[in-house]
Amino acid sequence: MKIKSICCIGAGYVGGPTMAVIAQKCPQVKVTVVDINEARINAWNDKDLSKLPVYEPGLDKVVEEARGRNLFFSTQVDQAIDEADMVFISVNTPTKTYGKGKGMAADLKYIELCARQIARVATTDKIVVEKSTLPVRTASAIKSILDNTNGKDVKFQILSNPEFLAEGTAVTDLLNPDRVLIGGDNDTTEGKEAIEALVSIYANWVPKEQILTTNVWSSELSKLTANAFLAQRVSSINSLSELCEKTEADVNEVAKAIGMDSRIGSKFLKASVGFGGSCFQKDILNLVYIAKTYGLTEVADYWEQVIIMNDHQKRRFAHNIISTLFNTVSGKKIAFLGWAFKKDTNDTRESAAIYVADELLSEQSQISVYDPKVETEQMYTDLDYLNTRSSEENRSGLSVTQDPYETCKDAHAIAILTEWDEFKTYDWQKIYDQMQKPAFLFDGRGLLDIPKLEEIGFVCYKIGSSNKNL
Ligand SMILES: NC(=O)C1=CN([C@@H]2O[C@H](COP(=O)(O)OP(=O)(O)OC[C@H]3O[C@@H](n4cnc5c(N)ncnc54)[C@H](O)[C@@H]3O)[C@@H](O)[C@H]2O)C=CC1
Ligand SMILES: O=C(O)[C@H]1O[C@H](OP(=O)(O)OP(=O)(O)OC[C@H]2O[C@@H](n3ccc(=O)[nH]c3=O)[C@H](O)[C@@H]2O)[C@H](O)[C@@H](O)[C@@H]1O
Repeated sequence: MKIKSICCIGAGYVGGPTMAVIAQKCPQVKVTVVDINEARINAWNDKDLSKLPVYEPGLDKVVEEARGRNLFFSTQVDQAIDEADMVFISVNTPTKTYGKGKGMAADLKYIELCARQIARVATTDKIVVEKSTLPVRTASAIKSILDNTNGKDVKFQILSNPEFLAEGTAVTDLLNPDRVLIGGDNDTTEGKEAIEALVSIYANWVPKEQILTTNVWSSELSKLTANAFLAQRVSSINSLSELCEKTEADVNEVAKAIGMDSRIGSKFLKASVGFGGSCFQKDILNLVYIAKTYGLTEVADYWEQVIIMNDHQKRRFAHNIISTLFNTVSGKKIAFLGWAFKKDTNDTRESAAIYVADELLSEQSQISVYDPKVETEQMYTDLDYLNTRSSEENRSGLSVTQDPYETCKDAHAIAILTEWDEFKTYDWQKIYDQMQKPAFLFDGRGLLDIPKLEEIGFVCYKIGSSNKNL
């Protein structure tokens, strides 16, 4: 079956970039990305490519090439579904904030609404592709909704095709994926044809040996497992960072030494103030919940520790600032360099900066933030969401500037919360001269040249180092 038109429901961090790359690489396929969020669709259609709703290096060039040619962004969801041979579901699957599984299970209400909308609208056979990260065996629920509510004798095939892109590197990850994973029903002719149809899309630019096909359940579970393993590495090296600080070992040296073992590998061993992002915590909590629903307590407890360690790492970073500043930050100005959950993205979901700021605001500090890409309002939204204090208190305790030197002026301490490359290029002598003394610097990302800063006169704390002079 040759795919002529694709619809993607969900124009977010995944739907947007993924479909833009598919459209760029498959000019013969019409790709329509739809969303109920009109503002988001308008931003995707903005002539000014710097206004795209998702900031990703290189995305503007991809959108510029395909948009209007065979890539379209629209709010006409029904029409796009009806015209498509293949419908990707790429809507958000947040952690439930109510009812059974609250705080752990994935909230599938958006997924179900999509499935019902596809069933209601479809008049021709469809291949439905799960791009969203879903609990293992969700495909059977989607299939039963589609088959039992369509009523127009339309045939549906369900495929799992989880996305592994990381934010900040989405375009390179999509153009050169380690693997494309497709889960489908290999036991029927229709199932095989559906798998082949999706393989042929990716085969336009991905070498066939990197397109892996498997059964649906293994594909759904592999996505959760991949994020669990990645986050586990971060929490593992972060747990060792605390031991390094006590034993005068250096976590970067340890990471380098173990990373040269090809069985361990060198990636994802960078100690930090803690992992953020919309998915690590969400997907691990979901994995824990699934294990619990099967009564697998040891499995659930094993993976839950990754989250417990991450929360500990964020908390101890904040408490270390307080204890180093003579056990009080009340009325003291603390400069935050960085708010995004990682560099090269404007995404702040679950960013460590939010939790560190929350702890310091509770100690009545005055925080001033500079981030190259995150909007001021987003920072207040992030803090208000925690519901620790009133939005007025958040706004009076935290200010935002567009100038890093302004942020650091008269500060008692600077905290590096995101590893933006530009931070390394600043005139740190100038920053030091304008700070309160002693001038403290807490590098939560192992980003800066600590010996050089100490020469200038900074009193430095670096994650995972002995920090003898503190
Ligand atoms: N953000 C990331 O880096 C990655 C996310 N994922 C997964 O992809 C999925 C989507 O994640 P994001 O793109 O980050 O979410 P997002 O929140 O940025 O985008 C989801 C979009 O879906 C739209 N939407 C929700 N229900 C809808 C409906 N019924 N009809 C039309 N539009 C609807 C929302 O308005 C929103 O714009 C999640 O399951 C996530 O776990 C997977 C890999 C990477
Ligand atoms: O499902 C998803 O949403 C995605 O989640 C992650 O991608 P992402 O969260 O965008 O970014 P990562 O590069 O994984 O970083 C996640 C967090 O871990 C932190 N991190 C990462 C690596 C490291 O060595 N140390 C470390 O602290 C980052 O600063 C960031 O806060 C996975 O890397 C993607 O494969 C996956 O598709």
